[in-house]
Amino acid sequence: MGPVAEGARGERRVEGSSARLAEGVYEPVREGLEYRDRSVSVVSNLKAPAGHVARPVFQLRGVSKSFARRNVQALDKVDLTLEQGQFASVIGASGCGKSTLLKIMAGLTPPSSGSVMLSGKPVLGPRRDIGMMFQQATLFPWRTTLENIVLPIEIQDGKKAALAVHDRAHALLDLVGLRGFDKVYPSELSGGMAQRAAMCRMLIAEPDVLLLDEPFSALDEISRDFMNMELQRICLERNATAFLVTHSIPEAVILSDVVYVMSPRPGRFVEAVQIDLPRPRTLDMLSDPLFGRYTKQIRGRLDKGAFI
Ligand SMILES: Nc1ncnc2c1ncn2[C@@H]1O[C@H](COP(=O)(O)OP(=O)(O)OP(=O)(O)O)[C@@H](O)[C@H]1O
Repeated sequence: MGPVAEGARGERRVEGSSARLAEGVYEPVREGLEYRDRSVSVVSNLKAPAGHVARPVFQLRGVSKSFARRNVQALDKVDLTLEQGQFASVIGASGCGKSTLLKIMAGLTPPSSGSVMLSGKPVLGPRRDIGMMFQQATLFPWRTTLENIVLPIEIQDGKKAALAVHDRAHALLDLVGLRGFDKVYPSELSGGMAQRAAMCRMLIAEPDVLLLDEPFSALDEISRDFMNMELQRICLERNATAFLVTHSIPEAVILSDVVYVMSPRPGRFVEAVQIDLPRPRTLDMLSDPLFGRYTKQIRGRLDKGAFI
């Protein structure tokens, strides 16, 4: 374990190694860069930038989920705080409950117990300030790219409202490099282009929080790297808060401010690894020794079965 320093407000600061923090709740204790939790080991040697004020936007407390029909407990008392502009990832074995957690955060499925709050209000169903993206683009084949992008607005507010956001949709198409593809049907798009269109659809309602369930895992490595860098750029530009489910340790590390390691089912967080790499991240960082250290540490935790 690395040296433990006493912070200005008396909190423990763990330098450069893993350590169990004191009993407490999952709250930012020092400008959002360190956390206390009953069960999570935190690795952090981050210093809060001057003037940085933590603003928690997403808060989960004691979230558990059981599927009674199959007698499966998917999640066990998950606590999570996401700050405005923070990018967090969750990584864990197949079936440990990552997608279930994301669906609960999105209001698509209710927790069996615990609370989910976004911007001070409980998440009780799908919300406009939450955008989601999945592994498959799931564009409707009979609608053009543009018509797919404005669909969430059309469903919520009608055709007139959808027409009113066409300019915004064109700006998003520009943003993701799809200018000129507005009238094209999904069958004419490559997998990467379809995911870029799905990204526009996620962004059309200008959500504050992006929930991402392996959005680029079906893409080849080059497209995936490119899309991840695009995702980072969009998040930084909009100061969006993002939560990513992934099976890729390098992807989690290159994108995230913090990577949560989840235990096998029932899923709970067993480690939160703060990623102290500067932003914007670049693909060159994949060969940075610090990057290698983080991936090794996360892999080691997963190899242990992510049990505590
Ligand atoms: N609607 C459901 N009804 C019953 N069981 C479910 C349901 N959804 C998920 N489960 C179960 O909950 C557990 C967690 O599933 P989940 O999809 O969240 O895992 P995951 O970590 O996302 O897996 P993967 O990495 O393979 O995508 C699994 O055992 C799964 O079978």
